[in-house]
Amino acid sequence: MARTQLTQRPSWRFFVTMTRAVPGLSAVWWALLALRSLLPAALAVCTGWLVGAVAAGSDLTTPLTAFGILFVAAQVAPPLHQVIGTLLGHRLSNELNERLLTATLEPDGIGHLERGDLSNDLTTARDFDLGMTGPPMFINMDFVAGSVVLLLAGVASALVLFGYSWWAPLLLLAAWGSTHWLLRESGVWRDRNTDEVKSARRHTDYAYTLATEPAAAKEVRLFGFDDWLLERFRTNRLRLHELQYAATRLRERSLLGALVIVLCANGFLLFMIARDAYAGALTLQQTVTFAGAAFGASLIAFGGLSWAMDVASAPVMALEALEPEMHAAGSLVTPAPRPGDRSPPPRRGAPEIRFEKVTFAYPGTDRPVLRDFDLTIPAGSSFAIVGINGAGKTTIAKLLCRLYDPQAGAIRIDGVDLRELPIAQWRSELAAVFQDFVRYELPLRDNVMPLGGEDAAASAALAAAGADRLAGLDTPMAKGYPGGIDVSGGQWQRIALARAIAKVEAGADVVLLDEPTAMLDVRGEAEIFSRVLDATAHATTILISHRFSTVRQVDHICVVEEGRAVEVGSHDELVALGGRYRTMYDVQASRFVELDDEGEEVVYESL
Ligand SMILES: Nc1ncnc2c1ncn2[C@@H]1O[C@H](COP(=O)(O)OP(=O)(O)OP(=O)(O)O)[C@@H](O)[C@H]1O
Repeated sequence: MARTQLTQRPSWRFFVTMTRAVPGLSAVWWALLALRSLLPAALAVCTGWLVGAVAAGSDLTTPLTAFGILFVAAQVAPPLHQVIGTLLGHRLSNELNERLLTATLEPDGIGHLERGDLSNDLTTARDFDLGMTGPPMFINMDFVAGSVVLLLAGVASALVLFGYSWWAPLLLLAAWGSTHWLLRESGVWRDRNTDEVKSARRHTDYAYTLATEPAAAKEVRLFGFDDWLLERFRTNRLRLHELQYAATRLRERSLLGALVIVLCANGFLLFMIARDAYAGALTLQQTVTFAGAAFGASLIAFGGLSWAMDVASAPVMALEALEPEMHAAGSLVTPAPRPGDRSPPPRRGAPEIRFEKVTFAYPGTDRPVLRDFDLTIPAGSSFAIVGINGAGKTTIAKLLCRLYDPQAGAIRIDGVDLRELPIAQWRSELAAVFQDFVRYELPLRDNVMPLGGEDAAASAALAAAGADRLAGLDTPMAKGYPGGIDVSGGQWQRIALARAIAKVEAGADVVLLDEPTAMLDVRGEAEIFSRVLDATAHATTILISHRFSTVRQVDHICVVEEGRAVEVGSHDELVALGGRYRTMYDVQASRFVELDDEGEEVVYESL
């Protein structure tokens, strides 16, 4: 029981993680730590030896040499230890960062990145090296080393006193140990994870990020958020300081109690040593050695160990809590094969996609977004899904990408349950443009073909998306890089479309487009979408859109309402039906006016 608790303690977990992660460097670090810890006790013994030799008039060569060696070691070991600790800190940070990346990237699903209860540990494990809540790891290694050395050096000095009597080391260990324990209460911010602290930290970080990131710069100025942000940052930061101060300020009572205990213990021991020296029971050498050892034992006093260990072990503990939780929350369950099951045959060509009584609620919620959702998307067709905001359209796309699995029902690809298809293979067959597609800070070529490919293919995909004259393929797509540029929202959307088209050309036969033209101008939109349809003609294409000028171009349309498919048919069929689709279409199809390149009004009668 006691053993289990010890091995679960943050300091234990920290040292085990460090030693496992960087064994060679850790061994050198531990060796130097042991050397530094023994030095004060060794110096006390050596000083006694030297003084004894002087008093006895004997040859001083050996004790002086020993003293010299210890002296040099005492000068050299700390800076060397600091250098090794810095290297070790950097390597350990890398290791922890890599473990976090693995924990976030390893699960096939994305549920683990949306769990609110994991966000606190995630922040600790991700941001520990930024210096917001304590020194970065490479600096903290020096605090850890220093405070462990003090503690062990004190213990080693106390052990020298066994040469005097059995009770002396025990007395000093108990006295300084209790001081350590009493004062520890003042130095460590134990309740740093209360709701109030978490909330103040989150508000502080949010205000800080909002004020310093370009994305929010326009709105912050337009809505006059600047003073509000500053105030919010100041107030919450101040609250954090107050909470930290209250938790870690020196406790007068503890201090007084500690002083009384160590004064009594040391006074008694030194009195006994002096008495024995007068009585001739101790030689001069012994007296000097034991008095030196008694002073050395004082190193056990507070020394900041708890604080240093608390900061150093926080990311390790957060990571160890996260790893299993993220794995469980993000993993997708592939059903165990039943007896007689054969692995699905390799698929070829654009598939039929069928949703069969699919019911799905997001993890941590009990409201199903899709309820007994049935839909068949014919092989090689173009298919649009429409519906009001929040109807569940993007959720259908996420399920199709297998970012989540439904709680009931199944999605069948050419009749095979999606959960039975090898996930990497399925995703390689899918080309998608999401509503919140990523703008990679990479050259244009990598934005179109992140996994590489022929320049000609990238250029052809850009041309198909109407983005061939944007920039050279080598141009970095972010202003922060030499020669880098940024482009408009609509131009970015064309690049994202080019990425999907390039994947189709490379063999993907399912295309998923979630609001792919929302940022394009009206004429650009219609033109680009028909080009995309041409480029993806052999694939099963699923379009999610609120733009009926785009939607009407596809073969089949489904209206989703409250998680169910309420109307399915072609544009003409649904208009003739006069139901939900017709209503939405009519609202959008009323006349609207746009200015052309010369500033002339162009009136559109219908979409
Ligand atoms: N990660 C999530 N966790 C919990 N609920 C979510 C999550 N994502 C979406 N929802 C909820 O699921 C419902 C459907 O969302 P979804 O994004 O599928 O709608 P949508 O039809 O695509 O809407 P829009 O037209 O606005 O894009 C909404 O009520 C939304 O609040």
